[in-house]
Amino acid sequence: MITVTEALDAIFKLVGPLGTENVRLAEAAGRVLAAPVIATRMQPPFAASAMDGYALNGVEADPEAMFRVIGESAAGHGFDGRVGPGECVRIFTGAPLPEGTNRVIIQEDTDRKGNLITLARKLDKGPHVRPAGADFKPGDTIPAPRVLTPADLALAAAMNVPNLTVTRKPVVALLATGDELVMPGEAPGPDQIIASNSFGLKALIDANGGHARMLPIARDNADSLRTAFELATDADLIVTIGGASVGDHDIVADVAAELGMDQSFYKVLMRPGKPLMAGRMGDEAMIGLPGNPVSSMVCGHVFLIPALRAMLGLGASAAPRKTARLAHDAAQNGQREHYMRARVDGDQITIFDSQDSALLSVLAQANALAIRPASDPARSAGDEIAYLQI
Ligand SMILES: Nc1nc2c(c(=O)[nH]1)N[C@H]1C(S)=C(S)[C@@H](COP(=O)(O)OP(=O)(O)OC[C@H]3O[C@@H](n4cnc5c(N)ncnc54)[C@H](O)[C@@H]3O)O[C@H]1N2
Ligand code: MOO
Repeated sequence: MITVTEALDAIFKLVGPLGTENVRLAEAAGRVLAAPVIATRMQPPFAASAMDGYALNGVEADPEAMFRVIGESAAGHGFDGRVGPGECVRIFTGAPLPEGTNRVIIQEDTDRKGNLITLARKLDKGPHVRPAGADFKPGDTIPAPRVLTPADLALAAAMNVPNLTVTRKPVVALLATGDELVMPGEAPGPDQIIASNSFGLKALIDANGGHARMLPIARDNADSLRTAFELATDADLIVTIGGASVGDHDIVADVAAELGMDQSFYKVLMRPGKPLMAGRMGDEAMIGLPGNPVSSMVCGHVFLIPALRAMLGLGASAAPRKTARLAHDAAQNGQREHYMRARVDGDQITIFDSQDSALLSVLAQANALAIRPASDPARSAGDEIAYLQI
């Protein structure tokens, strides 16, 4: 059996950055920027007022000095003339500073009578002016690759770039297998359960930049599985769920091999998730997840999300690990790296007692997967251990 690191490296050999497409700003949130955004203008394009008040020449701004108001500069409607000694212009936030001015006195510090203002006895330092290009200049960039945040999109809009080049979303075909499965909302027979894994995995994939497509459930026979695989040929990645172990009905590996799957590995030294497999099927990468609900989700965090990030051009790296202090003693670990459902509060981590890989209710209470390395000795309360945030 290979280690988690070796398995992840093998998966990185199966996937690589996808092509790009252009999307409008309004559709770009959360997408991965593939080419830098380059500003085509300066912001602000002129020295602009940061306050509502009066624009004047700062050297004249003595306490209680008087000025004649000769016009107005509003956002979108500047003042055309020049401001001379003893003169000022009524100005509003965002408006261009008129020629001859370099300071704005906030209106609270003025007393206006007709066309005359008198400055207050105490004035703040000001100058309440945003210099031209203070935010960005032509040629300034938003670097790629990066996951586009709301702030990035506001900045790209201000830069007057209406379309962005992003990495195509990886299409992931989710193929659940098993005679026991029916879809949520259907009436299960006495020996049946509800297919749950595809829903958790779809959420995980979609939240991490992919587009998950759920295929019809394949039954535990070769014909049904073959038909389902054929529906997945347009995907970048096929993810099967279940049928991966050694039972008589676990036929995913056999059918995939018959369809030409070139297997990279089968079985990983981890818990849960041991019967994981991966390989290449034609143009597509294929990852076979174990059926136990928690095993499939743990493999989603440990392998699928990093694979998606690699396809999105965000680099080939393992899920980031954090550390916290154990809130209790923990027994020594076995020979497989163990990903244990846990709860992190502040800098403390509490590992749940029940770790059966069928228990989704325990996964739903967890916000972390505590990682116990293979053969890790017993640990004491207060020891630092690694975890994945989930
Ligand atoms: N003799 C051995 N038996 C098992 C071994 C082993 O090494 N030797 N490994 C165990 C481990 S570890 C795992 S994990 C499971 C993996 O089994 P499969 O990948 O073949 O999965 P299934 O048998 O199809 O299903 C297991 C379990 O999960 C339920 N399941 C499957 N798909 C779904 C789904 N989409 N939604 C909800 N639940 C699902 C299924 O009903 C089973 O209860 O094998 C162990 N056995
Ligand atoms: O490895 Mo299985 O995934 O322990 O439950």
